[in-house]
Amino acid sequence: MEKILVINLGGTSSKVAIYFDENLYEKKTISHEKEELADLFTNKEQIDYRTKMINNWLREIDFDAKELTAIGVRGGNLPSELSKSGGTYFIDSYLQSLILANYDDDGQFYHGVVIGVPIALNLRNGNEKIGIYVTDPPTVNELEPVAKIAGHPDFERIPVFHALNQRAVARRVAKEMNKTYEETRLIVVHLGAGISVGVHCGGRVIDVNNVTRGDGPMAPNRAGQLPMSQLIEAVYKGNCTLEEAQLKLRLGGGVRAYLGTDDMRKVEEMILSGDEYAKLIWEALVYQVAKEIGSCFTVLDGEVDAICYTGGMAFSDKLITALNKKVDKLAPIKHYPGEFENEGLALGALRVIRGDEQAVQIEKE
Ligand SMILES: Nc1ncnc2c1ncn2[C@@H]1O[C@H](COP(=O)(O)OP(=O)(O)O)[C@@H](O)[C@H]1O
Ligand SMILES: CCCC(=O)OP(=O)(O)O
Repeated sequence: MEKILVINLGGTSSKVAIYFDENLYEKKTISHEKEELADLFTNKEQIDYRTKMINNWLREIDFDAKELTAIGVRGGNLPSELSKSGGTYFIDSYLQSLILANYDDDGQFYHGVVIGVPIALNLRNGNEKIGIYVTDPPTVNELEPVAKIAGHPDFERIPVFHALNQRAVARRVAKEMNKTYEETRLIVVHLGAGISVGVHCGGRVIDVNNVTRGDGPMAPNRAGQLPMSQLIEAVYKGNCTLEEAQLKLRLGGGVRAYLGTDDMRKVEEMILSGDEYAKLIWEALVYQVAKEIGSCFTVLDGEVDAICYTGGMAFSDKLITALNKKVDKLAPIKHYPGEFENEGLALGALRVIRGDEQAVQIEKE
């Protein structure tokens, strides 16, 4: 029997689980208050904190990490130019060195997905029999050439998105429609701490926004696209440093910046208690997500099998009703609240361990 630990570090939570083959054995979701993570400024601080947290959980459930066959990690910080397709990547010593070279221990913490592999290395503690696998990393780049064009030759559109959950949901929808994933034309909307809206066509994600670099709709703790010239001026005039500007785009932006929280349940309570400003910000988020869905509709020439909602915020009836009002005339709506990431990581690793699927091959330089 294969024993697989999965590590899924999100913008507002850390999710961990153990699978015995396909079956879930134990799981835990730890929600992080913004204050709790606020002082963990560097990658190293975050790695130490979250490694300790996972080790504490393993002790709590009386599970010895030495028993593991594999660790499945969401993210992995794989360089974008190497993640040219979806699938499972086996983190051998070559990929490990590229991943570790891809960021700096003392550098500013960026997002939980960046630090999964160093944490897995800590947990396996030198025991290389425990393989490390990354399935559908956020950097998967299957954009059509036309979608890569940014508007100036010095720049290129590079996606970073919830590839793991988006593809897991897309496969479910395809199955429900008695089609293969490759045969479907879908718009998948992941409503998490960041929001990604992906166009799935022919088994690839041919267009999607970058949820970490100021692109697409605003989200609970992501700015999405900002007025570019204002941002350049703010940095140039010294109103903010490059790091502060980057922070405005990712974990410090969006609803959190306007309302002081990225918990959308709290925002809904604020609205219920009559907070007009909270209502305006919430409506702006809905407006921007709907507009992004509309633009994805045009990418598929208006031929869309389904629009699929997923992620934590998709649990909100209020949000789904408001979105539907704007987009449900475009295509049938499918609804998969939460995420299927833990399962996706466990099954992805298992397929490769069993030889049912080959790990994605990397061209080594
Ligand atoms: N029932 C709910 N109603 C409204 N928002 C919710 C609900 N459950 C979770 N959320 C919101 O979903 C977001 C987190 O989504 P999630 O997909 O879990 O992202 P992450 O993994 O980054 O934490 C948070 O803003 C959270 O407040
Ligand atoms: C795709 C990068 C990961 C991400 O943005 O996840 P959250 O929305 O869970 O923070």
